[in-house]
Amino acid sequence: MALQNMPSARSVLSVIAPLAASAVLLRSISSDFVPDELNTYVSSKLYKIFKYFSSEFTIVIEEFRGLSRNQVFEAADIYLSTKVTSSTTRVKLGMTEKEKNVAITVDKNEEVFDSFEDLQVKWKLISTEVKSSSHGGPGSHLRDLNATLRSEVRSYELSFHKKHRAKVVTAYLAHVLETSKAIKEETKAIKIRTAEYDNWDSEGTNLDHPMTFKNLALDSKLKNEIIEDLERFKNGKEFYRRTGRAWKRGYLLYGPPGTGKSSLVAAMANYLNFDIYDLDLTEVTNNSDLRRLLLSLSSRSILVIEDIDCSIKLQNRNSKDDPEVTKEDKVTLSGLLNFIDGLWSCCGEERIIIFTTNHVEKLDPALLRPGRMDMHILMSYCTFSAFKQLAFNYLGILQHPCFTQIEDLLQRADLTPAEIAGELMKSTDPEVSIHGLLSFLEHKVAEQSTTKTEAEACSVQKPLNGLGQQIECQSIL
Ligand SMILES: Nc1ncnc2c1ncn2[C@@H]1O[C@H](COP(=O)(O)OP(=O)(O)OP(=O)(O)O)[C@@H](O)[C@H]1O
Ligand SMILES: [Mg+2]
Repeated sequence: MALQNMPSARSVLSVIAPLAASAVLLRSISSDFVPDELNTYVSSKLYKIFKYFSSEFTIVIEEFRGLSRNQVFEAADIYLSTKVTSSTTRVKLGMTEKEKNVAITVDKNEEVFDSFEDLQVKWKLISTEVKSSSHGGPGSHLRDLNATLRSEVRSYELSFHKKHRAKVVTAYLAHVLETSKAIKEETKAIKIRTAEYDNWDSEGTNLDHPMTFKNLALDSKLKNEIIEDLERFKNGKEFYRRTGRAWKRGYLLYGPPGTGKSSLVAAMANYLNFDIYDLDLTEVTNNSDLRRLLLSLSSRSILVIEDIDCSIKLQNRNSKDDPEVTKEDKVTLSGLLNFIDGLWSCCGEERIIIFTTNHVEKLDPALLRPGRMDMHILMSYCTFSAFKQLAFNYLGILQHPCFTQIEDLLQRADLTPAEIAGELMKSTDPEVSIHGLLSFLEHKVAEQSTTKTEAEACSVQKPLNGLGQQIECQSIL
């Protein structure tokens, strides 16, 4: 509109002042005497006139676009929950099955202020009651449908100085979307999914596993190394992009049953807040199903293949004389390696893959080759350091006069954290529990030293594999 055609501020004010006064009057008597339609019409006209002279600009973000939920509204809802301050007088509180914490959201008509760089903005949640009888006008069929589904129509009003229009639309709203996504990831309940034929079960089950790095009994040096590695991975987006590497990390967890391999997987998932995809290779028919499953993994997830040594008879891809290698009717090692090295490297991001095994010596060397799995973690028998963690978890004690004796016995017997935990659980009284554990350890030391002597008499020397773990004793009897 040309400037010279605009009315002067004085002349407009002289018109709108009485109008505003009548609007106030109208509002005060409207509920009884003035039809709603007229009331709304006058208010909106006045609002437009005031807005014309205001430096304020407002963006309206409605909750729904047609029948789908507006993602920007959803993002604002989450984002604003972090902006509730002492000046806020009313909030809403709730929790769904998908969340692990109570969520706070802004209540209607509550103003929430935010700043971003040099921007100052104001948010307000507007809620209008829907009358199911509303007809006519463009999109009325949708409104009617919405009305039958909801009793109110909600929208956020985002107001700021109009000179910042471009910055709000680009930078600020991007910041809101990004922050809300991060909050959502942080607060979502972790899901565990299993494969059904060539598809992941879409609903998943809430993991709710209480294992964390705080209560995992593991040598503290190793535990810190794992945590640091996960931290580097989590914050490594820029590093992986700069170096041209896929943003993924592979861990091989090996050790006897009951040493905490599955517990470590749960602790990792809880630490990163990643969903777990638990893949049983025996359930996968062939390489193309495997590929489909692996390509449909979501980002920020952990793929776990337990007992990789015995879950499938994986064929070595270099094995020339085995015709199974090239056949597409089964899952092969090459199919899996193609994913780790090839396709997986370029699809999706922030992925972790974990193999677990009780028998690392049975694994194909192709899986153990340096660079394939980034970290090989030995989950060993219970050390004294791990025992102290278990004693704290189960009995709440940090010290006991019998600890020195227990330390000595643990060095002489191979006992898993699961076995120690089982003993500690027998009584809640630390005295009873610790003394029960002592007799159990003494018994095990005696039992194992007898077995050891017998085994030494009948076995060949135990060879060491590349990872320094002893290969099982092969009896020659
Ligand atoms: N390192 C540990 N720290 C704390 N608890 C442990 C640890 N290891 C084992 N446990 C206890 O023993 C139980 C079994 O452990 P877990 O399933 O993690 O062992 P695993 O190594 O995965 O065994 P498997 O090889 O049979 O799968 C756990 O539920 C936990 O209660
Ligand atoms: Mg396990």
